[in-house]
Amino acid sequence: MEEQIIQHLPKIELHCHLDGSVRPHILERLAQEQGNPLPYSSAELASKLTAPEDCESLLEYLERFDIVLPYLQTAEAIELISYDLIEQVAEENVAYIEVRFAPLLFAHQGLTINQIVEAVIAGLKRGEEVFGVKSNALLCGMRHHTNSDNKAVVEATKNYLNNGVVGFDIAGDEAQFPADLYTDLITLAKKYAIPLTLHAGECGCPQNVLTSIKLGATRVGHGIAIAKDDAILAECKERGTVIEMCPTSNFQTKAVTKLEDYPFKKFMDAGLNICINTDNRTVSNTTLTKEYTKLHKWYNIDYRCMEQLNHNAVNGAFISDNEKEQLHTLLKTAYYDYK
Ligand SMILES: O=c1[nH]cnc2c1ncn2[C@@H]1O[C@H](CO)[C@@H](O)[C@H]1O
Ligand SMILES: [Zn+2]
Repeated sequence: MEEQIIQHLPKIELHCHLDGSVRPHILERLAQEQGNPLPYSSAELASKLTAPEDCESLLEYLERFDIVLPYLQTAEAIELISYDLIEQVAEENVAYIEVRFAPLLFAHQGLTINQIVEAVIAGLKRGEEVFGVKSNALLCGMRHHTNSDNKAVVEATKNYLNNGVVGFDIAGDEAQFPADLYTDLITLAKKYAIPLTLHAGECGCPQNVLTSIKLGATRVGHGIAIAKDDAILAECKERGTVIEMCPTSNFQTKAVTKLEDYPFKKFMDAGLNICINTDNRTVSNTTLTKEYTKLHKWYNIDYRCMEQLNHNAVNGAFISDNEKEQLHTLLKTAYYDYK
């Protein structure tokens, strides 16, 4: 199967970080406009923004975000990277994407959460007008932030719910900050009927997945550690939890180290609702096309399987039944004869 054909298949993405998907040339443009030169040449920049293959941990992977964040502190910059992300995904025929970001990481120079959220929504909307890709935003609390800061993000999610924002996530270093530290925060989000997708099971601990789904997450980011615990895997299956797998990222962060340990097949065979995502297009140097191409090489998955993975993503999306129906129909009618 050709990568070019995979590129043309309609796709849905539920797990993509805005700040991890800033293209190097866009960052250079921001640096120039803001009069704040980057410490790297154009030739060096892409590799500095990408996590290395021999990255040791999620924590090391997350260090890549330090380069880009200083340039994302104005509404104009935030609007531009949001628009540019839609341009990127349009190139590979993504029909719907949920874009996540932590507003407080863009608030270091005085922007309010509302200004930040509105800048993202404006960029996504402009992207939809130009490229026709539908999208919504997810707001992330950060594990290392204070409870009151994270509460402010939950409140913002509530205020913008179904007006450009459709859910809440908690991101950051899972190894140091397990899920049960956030029980009150997640309970508050549940009280507001906010849909939840939480990073969990990325750092080897299946218990974080169990805690997250028991607190009300209908989706989990990564979830790789479920492979180690049959009871928790069964619980996810029973609940129909959507597992947002991000293959390239999962190897970089050392969620897995060997291909034979990657649980894609195991999760498929167990009937889990898995879907495929990039996590971070720049930091992981990837696209959905590359992720599906990898899965095709590793497991020989065919177009029908890819279509199913995209239907799973639609089922997990935080959108109305009517919108889901339209996306299911799009996927079904886009049958692509690749033989
Ligand atoms: O795979 C991941 N696991 C946990 N946190 C992540 C991952 N990728 C990105 N972020 C974190 O989420 C923040 C908001 O977008 C990013 O700044 C990064 O710190
Ligand atoms: Zn992520």
